[in-house]
Amino acid sequence: MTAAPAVPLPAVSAEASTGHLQLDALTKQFTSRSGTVTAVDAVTLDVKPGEFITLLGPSGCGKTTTLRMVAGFEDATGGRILLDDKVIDDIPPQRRPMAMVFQSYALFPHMTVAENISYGLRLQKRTKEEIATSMRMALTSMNLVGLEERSPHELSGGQQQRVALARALVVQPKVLLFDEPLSNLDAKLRDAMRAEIRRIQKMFGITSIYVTHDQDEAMSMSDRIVVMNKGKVEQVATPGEIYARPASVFVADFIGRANFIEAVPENITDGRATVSVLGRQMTVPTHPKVAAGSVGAYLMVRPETAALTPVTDGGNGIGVVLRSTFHGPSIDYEVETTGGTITVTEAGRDPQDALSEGTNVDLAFDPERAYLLTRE
Ligand SMILES: Nc1ncnc2c1ncn2[C@@H]1O[C@H](COP(=O)(O)OP(=O)(O)OP(=O)(O)O)[C@@H](O)[C@H]1O
Repeated sequence: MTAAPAVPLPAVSAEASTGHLQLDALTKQFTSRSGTVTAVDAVTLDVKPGEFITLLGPSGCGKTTTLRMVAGFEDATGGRILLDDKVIDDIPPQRRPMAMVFQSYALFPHMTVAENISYGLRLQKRTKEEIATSMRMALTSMNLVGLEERSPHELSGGQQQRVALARALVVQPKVLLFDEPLSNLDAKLRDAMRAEIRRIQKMFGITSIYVTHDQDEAMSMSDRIVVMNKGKVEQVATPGEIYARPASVFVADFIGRANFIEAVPENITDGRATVSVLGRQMTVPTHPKVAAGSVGAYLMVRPETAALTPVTDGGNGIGVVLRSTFHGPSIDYEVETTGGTITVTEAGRDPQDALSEGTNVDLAFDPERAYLLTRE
């Protein structure tokens, strides 16, 4: 798919289409004969106008239920939802100024592209002229000109998803909701659509909540990510913060790859701890929850922040290469050390020069890019 050209848009003021969304201790319990499940557990979140927020987490952590409560498809059992400082809990879904884009596209199969896109406008009883102007804007901005009279089944998956996005945009919602919208597309198209969705969202400045279990998608698209686990929010932060300064072992493990090396912090001053790791003393940045002398602290070391050097002259290194795996742009090494097996990712080494299994190695990593945290 080629990216749609940036087109001048008719007067859609960002202010008019941008909402301030707040979730206040939002809770959902499902009760059935087999018991009660707390799907969403007191989630509090402040989504700024124009912000793109992603709910990320493993299957069953409560992402979709949260989104469905915001849309009004599901009633909360506790807490409140506010849009522009007004509680909207009692407003039915069709009267909330929001639009949702689904994984399944949810296009009307018997309607043309043009009819699908204009459906919401016709429901709103807009004039013919208004509908024509909004349609032109949506078709152009979503690169759909020429496909107006096609049926959904005559379109590719990517085109169908662009129609779904155009249909959501034309009604000028204050909040756009996305429920895993790219899961049905192949990897290459998914990449192109990520960029496309973000471009459109920024152009219109629409507050957006995006649900995915794909961490790469969340990292590449979001202003901020909400990492959820078992119905609760584990961390809300920018992609960079989440990656470099995860709030827990769960977050660090869920986002990217990480080694966790047990370490006992000796003293902590100004968010930095002295630790002894693999027989070496170092000072590392530390999560505020870690207390001096606490057991159960782990030093997170991302594989790409570590480097190996072979130990020649018969000396003892810090570990031994157990396995190497060639990935094209990089090589992963698993190294057995006294602190457990550590993965190191090296980019740029000629595969011919890959360290062989059994090589004695020294391991170095930048302490500033490591992070001391706890399991909770
Ligand atoms: N209608 C329902 N009745 C009972 N339990 C439900 C219902 N909908 C969801 N749940 C439960 O609530 C929890 C959260 O589900 P939810 O679909 O929100 O998770 P999710 O993070 O979106 O997962 P996935 O990525 O698999 O879609 C799960 O334990 C799920 O089984």
